[in-house]
Formats: sequence, C-alpha cells, structure tokens
Amino acid sequence: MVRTFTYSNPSGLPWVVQKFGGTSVGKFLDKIANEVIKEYVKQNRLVVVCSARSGKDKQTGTTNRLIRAANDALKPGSKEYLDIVAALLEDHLAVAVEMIHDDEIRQELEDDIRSDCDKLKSFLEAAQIINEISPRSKDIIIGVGEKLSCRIVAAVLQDRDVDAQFVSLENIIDRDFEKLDQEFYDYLAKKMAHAVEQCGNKVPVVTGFFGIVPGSLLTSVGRGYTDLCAALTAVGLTAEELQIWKEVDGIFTADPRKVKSARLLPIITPEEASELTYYGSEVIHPFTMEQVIRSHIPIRIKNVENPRGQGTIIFPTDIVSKDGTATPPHSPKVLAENGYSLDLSRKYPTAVTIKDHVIVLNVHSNRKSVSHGFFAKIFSTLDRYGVVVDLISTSEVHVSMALGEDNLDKDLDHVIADLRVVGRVDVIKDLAILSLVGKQMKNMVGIAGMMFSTLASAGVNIEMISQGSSEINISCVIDERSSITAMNVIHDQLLSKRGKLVLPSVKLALE
Ligand SMILES: Nc1ncnc2c1ncn2[C@@H]1O[C@H](COP(=O)(O)OP(=O)(O)O)[C@@H](O)[C@H]1O
Ligand SMILES: N[C@@H](CC(=O)OP(=O)(O)O)C(=O)O
Repeated sequence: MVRTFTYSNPSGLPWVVQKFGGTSVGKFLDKIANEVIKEYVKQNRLVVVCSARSGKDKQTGTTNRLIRAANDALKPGSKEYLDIVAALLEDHLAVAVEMIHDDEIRQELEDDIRSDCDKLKSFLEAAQIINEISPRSKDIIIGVGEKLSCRIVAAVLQDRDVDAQFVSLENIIDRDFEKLDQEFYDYLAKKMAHAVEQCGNKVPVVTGFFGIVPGSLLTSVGRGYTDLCAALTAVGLTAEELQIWKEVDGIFTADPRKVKSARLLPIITPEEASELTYYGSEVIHPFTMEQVIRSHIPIRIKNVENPRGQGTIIFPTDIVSKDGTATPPHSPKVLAENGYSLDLSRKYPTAVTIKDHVIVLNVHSNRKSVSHGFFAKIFSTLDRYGVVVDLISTSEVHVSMALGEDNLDKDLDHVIADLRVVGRVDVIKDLAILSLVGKQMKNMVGIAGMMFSTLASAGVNIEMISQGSSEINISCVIDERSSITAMNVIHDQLLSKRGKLVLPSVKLALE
C-alpha cells in the first residue's frame, strides 16, 4: 500500500540535525515525535540521529547490556548472553506494541527487531565457539542497539504521520584508514551526508553508530559516539544548526541537580564547553565541538521536556556564522548576560564543575636534588599502561597527579609498583576535581586567590592546585565529601549575579 503522510522533509529548507540520547528516546518518544519533530519539520529539513534506548538511566541501557553480553560470550559455557539478547528482544517488542497503533507498521517493525536480535544471537554464539571477540566485533555488537532504537523511532514517526526512513550507517566506511584524523572525519562527513540525501523527502532516522572505525569505536571515540555522528552529519550537510536534545534545559553555571541557584547560560564558547565536559559536566561528547565549530555551525543544547525553551548555544563569541552574520543569540545583550564583555568591570567566570571519583598519586623522588630522568620515567610508565592524567603539579623532586575514574580499569597496582622504582608513591583516594571555567578569567587578576580563599572559608581542604595549562580553567583537588559544599560556595561567591565579585586588584563591582 502506498501511504501518504502529512509531514515530510521538503528540499529547499535549511538542514537541521537533531540528536536524541538513549534516555530521551527511552522516556519521551511521543514528545519527540509530536512536539519536536513535527514542529521543526515545518521550517527545516531534518535529520534525526538517535542512540540506543535506555530505560531509567544509561547504566541499565541497551548499550551497557550489549557490552555485558559481549563479555559474557567469552566465558566458556556461560549462557547469560542469551538471556540478555532475549530480554532486549522482549523490551523492544514491548515498545513496538505500546507505541505503534497501525498494524502494518507494527508488524514490519516487529519482524525487523526479531531479525536483528536473531543475527546478534548467532554472532555471539559464533564468538563463544571461537572464543574471541575483537574490539571490532564488540563494535558490531553495540551497533545493534542503535539499529533497534532507530527502527522504533522511524516506525513511531510513520505511525504519527511523519514520512520517516530508517538509515543504518553500519556499512558506510568502505576504505581502510590508519587513524582517526581529520582526513577520516572529512570522509565520514561526506558519506553521512550522502546517506541522508538518498532519503529524498523522507525524514532520515540515522543510527548514531557509524561502523568500524580505526582502532574501534569504543576505544577511539568512546561512549557517547552518537554526538560525534550527529556532528559529522551536520558538517557534511553544512547544516544551519546541530541540536543536541537532552533532559536538561542547556548548560548551566553549575550542575543544576547540585546547585539550586545555577543559571542557564544562553551562550557558551566551544572551549568552555570542552573544559566543562572534560571536568565533570558531561553535556556533550568532547570530539563533537571541534568538528562542528570548524564549519561554523552552531550547536544548540535543548530539553525534550521543554522544547520551547531557548536552550544553550555553543558558538565562538568572536566569530560570525557561516553566512557572514552573527548567530541570533550572539547579541551584545546576551553576551553581557554571560559575562562576555569588553567592559573590564563586568566580567565573571562562566561555570563551576566537579569531577568525582578522582585519585591522586604523589611521587617523591628518591634523590634529594635534581633527578635526571625522573619525569621521563614517570611519563613512560603512565604511557605504557595507557593512564591519562587530568591534572598535574610538579617540583623538581615531587610530582602530584590526579587521575579520573576512567583509569580505574587500568592496571593501577602495576603502575604504582613501576613508579616505586623512581621514588616513594602515596595514593590518595575519594577525591574530586573542582574547576572554575571562563573565557574571561585570563583578564581577572586575583580570581584564583579568591577561589581558594572562598574554599578555605567554607572549611574545604585543598589537596592539590593546578592552574595555567588552560588559561580558561583553574582547578584544584579536594576531598570528595566536600564537593557539593565547595561547588555551592564557589557558585554563590563567584558566579551568582546577586553577589558582588570584587577582585582585589581591580576593585570593580559586578552586579
Ligand atoms: N553545567 C551543567 N549544565 C547542565 N547539566 C549539567 C551540568 N553539569 C552537570 N550536568 C548534568 O548533566 C546531565 C546531562 O543531561 P542528561 O540529558 O540527563 O544526560 P544524558 O543524555 O547523558 O543521560 C544532567 O543530568 C545534569 O544534571
Ligand atoms: N549508545 C551509545 C551511544 C550514545 O551516544 O549514547 P547517548 O547519546 O545516550 O549518550 C552509548 O551509550 O555510548
């Protein structure tokens, strides 16, 4: 039967790429279809990019379950992976039954879900027989999550009268690449745009999983790869805007769950967004920014639960957009509201963030004076085990290094044993990195002193200080138990517009 739909994706309108994360697809699919996609498709040519479904949170989401299934298939004789596949099949079929009213659309969707799960089961069974799952095979396994999710989203859209088409990017890479570099990203952007353009007037619903990348997707890009996929699609299409839809109104001056007075930031620079993301406020995958901003495409963070909100725009404050004009929220008023101003009297940091579950390694050299090769030995040890250092503070005979929880799966006992060759090593656990971020801070003489005295007056003990590696970030390591208190006092004293920020050297007030 040839169907006709009320909503389609006519050519001639500007491209907008919309990315929906796993929890949004899991919890708000009706809202996404009716209040977001149907509204935007009236004025834009849309691309919808989705992650694998999550129920209540990412921890129990499809991608994590698929990773567990892959790991289980490697255990000789274990059959838990079969239960995981059966549960995934059941959950996705239940969504089809609950969400799709049209019998024909639902039947087709159910068949596709069954077929994807059957193939997954056979793949895992084969892996168990040969007792091997390479990083690439693991990528193929997790990619099933995005396929199942996008099949559901495309079917729900059709059921809600939107002419949508499922697009899998699993086979778009048809050349060998050695590494994830700009040449590879440019190639991907072109391929993604091409896949989307094949959909004509249908709204493409694209899998955030994009195939076998050099070194494997999970290790080279990591979790949250759908943001990067959406970004590269936006670049390939020279889109007007990339929208990342979340369950938060945008980027705030602090985590709104932890600081009640946190303010929504109308605009933020990509550098600031990167620092915030790296140091605990994971609103967007860090690789996303660079690709989109190179092409002068603004990124907008929006809330699926509040589609009419303005959200936060991530865009450099000092360049104009690709058509030569300033982006709409890039007005002097909005910039001033955020503290971006040429008027030196009205500046303040942009946001404060906390990264929990940090450990510090202190290495004291065996020698009492300059120790030749001390640093080289430390860094080569860290490199050998793939340990990433978040913050570092050094003297000639002493190094303190803060490591994030992403290092916990590394062989830290061996790292520490090897470091003991160069000196005494202490390990301090249950710490947090507190970072104050702001593009304007480099001109704010006295801000670091104020940050540390504010923490001291709230009784927060500072374990380690690091400033200078990035001129838009001042960070310190504190006890994890004080992290909420620390974030709140810093927010009240240095970021609240109601407070007066009087820097010692300039003595100018900020309303
Ligand atoms: N500065 C910040 N601004 C906005 N959200 C922040 C910030 N710092 C931390 N967060 C947290 O990041 C989370 C990101 O939103 P959400 O859509 O729930 O995440 P995900 O899509 O990764 O599941 C929110 O729960 C929010 O509390
Ligand atoms: N499903 C993948 C990809 C992704 O981007 O997820 P999300 O958009 O929900 O963070 C993951 O969990 O890593």
